[in-house]
Amino acid sequence: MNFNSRNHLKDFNGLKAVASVNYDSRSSFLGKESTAALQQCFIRRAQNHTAPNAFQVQASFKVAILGAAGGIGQPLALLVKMSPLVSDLHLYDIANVKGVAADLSHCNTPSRVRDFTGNDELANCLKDVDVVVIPAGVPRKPGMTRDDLFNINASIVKTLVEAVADNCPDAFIHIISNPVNSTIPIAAEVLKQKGVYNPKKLFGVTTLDVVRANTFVAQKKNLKLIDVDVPVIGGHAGITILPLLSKTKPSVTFTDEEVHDLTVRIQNAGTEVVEAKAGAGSATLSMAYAAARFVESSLRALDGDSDVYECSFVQSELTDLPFFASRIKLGKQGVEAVISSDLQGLTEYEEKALESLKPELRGSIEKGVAFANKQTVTA
Ligand SMILES: NC(=O)c1ccc[n+]([C@@H]2O[C@H](COP(=O)([O-])OP(=O)(O)OC[C@H]3O[C@@H](n4cnc5c(N)ncnc54)[C@H](O)[C@@H]3O)[C@@H](O)[C@H]2O)c1
Ligand SMILES: O=C(O)C[C@H](O)C(=O)O
Repeated sequence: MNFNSRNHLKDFNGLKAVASVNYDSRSSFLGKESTAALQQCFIRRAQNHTAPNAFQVQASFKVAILGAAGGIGQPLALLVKMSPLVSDLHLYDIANVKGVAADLSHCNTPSRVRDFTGNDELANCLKDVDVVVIPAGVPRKPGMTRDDLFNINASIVKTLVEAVADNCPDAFIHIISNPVNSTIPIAAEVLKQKGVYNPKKLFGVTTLDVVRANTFVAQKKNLKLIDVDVPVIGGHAGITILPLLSKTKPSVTFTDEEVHDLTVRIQNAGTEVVEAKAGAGSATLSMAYAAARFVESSLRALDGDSDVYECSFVQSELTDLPFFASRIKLGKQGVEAVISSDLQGLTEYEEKALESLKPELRGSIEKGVAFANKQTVTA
């Protein structure tokens, strides 16, 4: 299939044909369109940077970033500011967000940037927002697990999701804050308590695992990076991150040793960055890139694109676990379908790894659920 237009970019500076990439089967590719659309967007901007009104395109969605002054929040805000689909970009943080917004607002891209800080302004930040992205929280230092962040980040996520429930219950909610395996169940419980839980609109952001898998596989097998797509399932911590290398597109064969080495590298990639940063935090730039891709995919789905696929940690019936990361089809109402075919015909290695990850993932999910409900009882 030759795919050569995106609705929202059709009128972009009079140019058509944004992602002119050849697809044998678009449905078998994950995120390729978003990546291509974003890349083309940047190319267009670069080509037209002298024309002040070059980027007046359909821009109608409101995006809020909670934790916008942080290591992820700032580059993510910049990337979202580049999106032709965004009309309003709301930046919220408990500190230093005014300067970030002032700085960003000078970019001559269509969206209006506003800053919000403190509890009093959170409601205004969230009003009428279509997509809320939450990277608020503390990052790991060397020697820590993501679960070690639970005590601080669980409360942060709970408070922020309560505000989302009160002010924009219909928004897509993207949660980046770790431990994702627990913060998504916390968010689900909070939304249930508020009577506004829509499982189709709550997403744990696992896009970085896919981005890493694609990069490492392309490097290892000397493939053109833009073509590579590896679904990553399970959760977002250690062995719960399970790349399905047997489902790599384009089809490629791996030795047992390659499968093992790549799987372990993808599972430990977050730790690789934490150690390299030596106490200065965890992945921020690659995470911002991955989160921007997930935002762009969500906006395309909201805009009516009927062919948007990403991996995400969502409520799921794919396994016996209540939440599970897998490929999903995104639509205007959120998760339109959970793609079950990826779990069929797994290799023995993948089957074993899938069974091994379940106890840890179940424990993290239950920990989140218990936290949200305990807080309610004692509140
Ligand atoms: N899902 C993933 O793949 C992934 C990848 C990388 C990092 N993370 C996680 O993302 C989180 C943020 O990482 P970072 O590097 O940006 O950290 P950071 O410390 O640089 O930034 C966090 C920001 O959150 C803000 N914040 C704290 N409490 C807040 C509150 N109640 N309301 C609003 N803002 C608040 C802080 O002021 C800060 O600006 C961490 O938990 C990290 O583990 C997840
Ligand atoms: O590793 C971390 O703590 C941050 C994030 O979850 C990552 O995968 O990079």
